[in-house]
Amino acid sequence: MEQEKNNTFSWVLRFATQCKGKMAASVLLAVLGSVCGIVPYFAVSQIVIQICGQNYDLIPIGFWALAALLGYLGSTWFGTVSTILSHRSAFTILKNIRTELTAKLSRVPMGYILDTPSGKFKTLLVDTVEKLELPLAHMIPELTANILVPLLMMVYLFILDWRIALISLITIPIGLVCYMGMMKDYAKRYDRVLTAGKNMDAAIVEYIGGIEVIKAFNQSTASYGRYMDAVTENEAAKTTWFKQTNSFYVAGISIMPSCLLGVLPLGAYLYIQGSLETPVLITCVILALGLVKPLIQALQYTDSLAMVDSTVKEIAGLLETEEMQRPEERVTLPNSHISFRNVCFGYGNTEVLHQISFDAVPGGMTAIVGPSGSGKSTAARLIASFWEADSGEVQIGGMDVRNIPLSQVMDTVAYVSQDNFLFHLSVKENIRMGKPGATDEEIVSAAKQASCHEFISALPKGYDTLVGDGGGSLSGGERQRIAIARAILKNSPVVVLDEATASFFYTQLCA
Ligand SMILES: Nc1ncnc2c1ncn2[C@@H]1O[C@H](COP(=O)(O)OP(=O)(O)OP(=O)(O)O)[C@@H](O)[C@H]1O
Repeated sequence: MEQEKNNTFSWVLRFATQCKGKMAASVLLAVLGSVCGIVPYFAVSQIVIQICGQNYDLIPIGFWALAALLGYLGSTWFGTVSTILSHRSAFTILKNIRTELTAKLSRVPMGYILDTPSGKFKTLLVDTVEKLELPLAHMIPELTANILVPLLMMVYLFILDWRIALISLITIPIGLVCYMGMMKDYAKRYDRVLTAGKNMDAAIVEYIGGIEVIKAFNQSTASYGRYMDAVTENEAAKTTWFKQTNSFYVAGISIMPSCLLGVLPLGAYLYIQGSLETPVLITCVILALGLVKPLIQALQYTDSLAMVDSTVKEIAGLLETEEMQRPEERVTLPNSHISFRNVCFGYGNTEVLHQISFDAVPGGMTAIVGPSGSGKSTAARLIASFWEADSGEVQIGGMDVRNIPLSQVMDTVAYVSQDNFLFHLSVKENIRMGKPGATDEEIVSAAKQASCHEFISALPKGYDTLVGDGGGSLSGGERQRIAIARAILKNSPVVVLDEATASFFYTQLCA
């Protein structure tokens, strides 16, 4: 993986299995478009040569004019189809990367997700992945075309006159020096921009999440220091990056394509000396002019090339996050007895649970009572395998949870958190998440057991009422009861209820 990450494009191609054909076709069409793109220049030079030779026959002139038109149309058509194909491929690649990232999120320890500001995941999945779209969709075909056209023209220039062809290259080393100046420490500098952007996104998500508190305490945006710091750092990082990069970039795109700087004086000198004929001089000037546009366009992608590297590193960083090591094969659990055996657990270096041992027997209800911050939720989350004990054992049915596949733990334990997050779906669909495919009758029955059937029935559209983003249109107690109905519907042998005032878990034997 590390090696693949170093080769950015081979890493990206891992996600292009379904669209490799489209990508290849896109590059091929871009090449054809490039070939067509030089036809008008060639045709115009032929017309000029003919006219300079005082041959005014309209048939060859008409032929070259038609060739120029067809070349232009062909270049546009091939270019357009190539871009359509590359866009489709880019969308598929982006979809595949996002699918793999979300699949990865479901495999990494829940603790890792809880410990990471949600804004960071949002930025990575939405914005960071999206940054690949432009380079993938445009860079591959357009860069191919914009490099190939000047190359083909250069070959033609060499055929016409090698001296003019050589002098037309004079600006390239100067342009390259500018480019190297721009790329010096680029990754480090661009990393600052990326980090500042991610921190700002995380702070914005947190600010929006906490806006109720900010309003309740009549605070202004400026009082929320983290947000202001993140926004200020984002501005500073971007300004610094722009200052350090822009002058080199502007110099590069101004100097490198200025082939006429060499072609005109040398061409004029050779013409005066009599070693260059008028038609060749005019053709060389036309071709040198034609070199400018594609070179400028190609240079505009240098920025994107460096950006792709940073973006890929960031995405690969999440994809390489260590997963919980659990067996794949399901095991046979004799019962749903929960046992803590001398469990120690800490967040970082701060130990929260010290040598905890207790049993929660099947068919019974076990309550954990303790002061706030004593570790009740932590114990509840260890049962659901959000984290693993640092020492000692958390057992289900007498077996250390580390030896039980994560999916089996998820099936065995229904965990209702303190947050009781509901999706922006109907009440019915939120409950159905406990058991995809559950009938409406099963949903109503679970709701009745969780004592929420009555208030749901009183909602404007009953079970079909949308609950609002995060369940915001319901009270905290209502959200909690819907979450409990979801857990009841799941019908897991172990139900863990992590409630704000008293965490308790309840186990029952499967029938
Ligand atoms: N993700 C985390 N990272 C670091 N420390 C944490 C994390 N979650 C909880 N803690 C700390 O661990 C300790 C135990 O937290 P826990 O939520 O388990 O307590 P609790 O008994 O459930 O509290 P409450 O009754 O208030 O919900 C607290 O000091 C808390 O600050």
